[in-house]
Amino acid sequence: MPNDIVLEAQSVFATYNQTIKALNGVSFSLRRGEILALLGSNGAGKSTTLKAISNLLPAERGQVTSGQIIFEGREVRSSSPAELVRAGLVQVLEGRHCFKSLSVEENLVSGGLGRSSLRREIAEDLEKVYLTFPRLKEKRHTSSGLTSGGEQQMTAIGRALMSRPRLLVLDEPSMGLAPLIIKDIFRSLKRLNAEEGLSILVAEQNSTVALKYADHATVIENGVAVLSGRAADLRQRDDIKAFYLGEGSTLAPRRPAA
Ligand SMILES: Nc1ncnc2c1ncn2[C@@H]1O[C@H](COP(=O)(O)OP(=O)(O)OP(=O)(O)O)[C@@H](O)[C@H]1O
Repeated sequence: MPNDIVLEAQSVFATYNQTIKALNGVSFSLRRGEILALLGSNGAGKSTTLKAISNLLPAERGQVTSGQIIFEGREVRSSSPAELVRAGLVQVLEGRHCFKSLSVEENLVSGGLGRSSLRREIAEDLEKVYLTFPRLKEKRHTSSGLTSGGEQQMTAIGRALMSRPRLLVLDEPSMGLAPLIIKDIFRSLKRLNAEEGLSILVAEQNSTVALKYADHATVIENGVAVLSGRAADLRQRDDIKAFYLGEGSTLAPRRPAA
């Protein structure tokens, strides 16, 4: 695997309950320091792909049946989800999971505990999260359950940042949020990417926003990657627009945009 590739999925097949085929040969690669968007409609296989990457499928009676997923040279199936987090592969699951009865700050701190018990390091990391999401500093003593959906999403991302990821994986961060909040979140992610070189993999149904901030994108349909290319090129493709506006039906596999 070339040195600048952080994550590579090679023809990944996966099933649930040994019968339901969810992935039928997903391939893509993510270069160090880039943002890659995984696009696809409901049920296309985006979440399954992300769970496979963090070795979370067995917890849902799912399994990768063939293919490989390599993160920084290691096959992810040979590590537990917790080991992958310690290795720098950190995922924010769909649905912004926060501990609702804990304060925003307690939620954030919980993300750093597996990595460091040094108060100074945790305090430094907290300040960085607050720089990224200033709203969270204002709400730091509020119970997460009493914050808005956008603030909960920021808390979930902030908690992931507390474990100092090298690859941040996000499942539908825009889900259920207002356009301005979505913009705010994606801008913050883009800044982290540009200033700290953080590699980001983001699954999204909202292709407009994802293609605006991503460098590259891969479209998944029925568990197969049908198209990959530069986000700037895919933004121009009429069939992508038609597909996501619900005017088209399927995307014919075509050669990647130049
Ligand atoms: N835990 C599960 N058990 C059984 N089948 C599942 C499970 N999770 C997903 N599936 C099935 O796997 C396929 C891919 O689903 P997946 O959730 O990966 O799609 P998705 O692109 O993330 O869609 P969404 O945006 O709706 O989450 C679908 O047919 C779905 O019904």
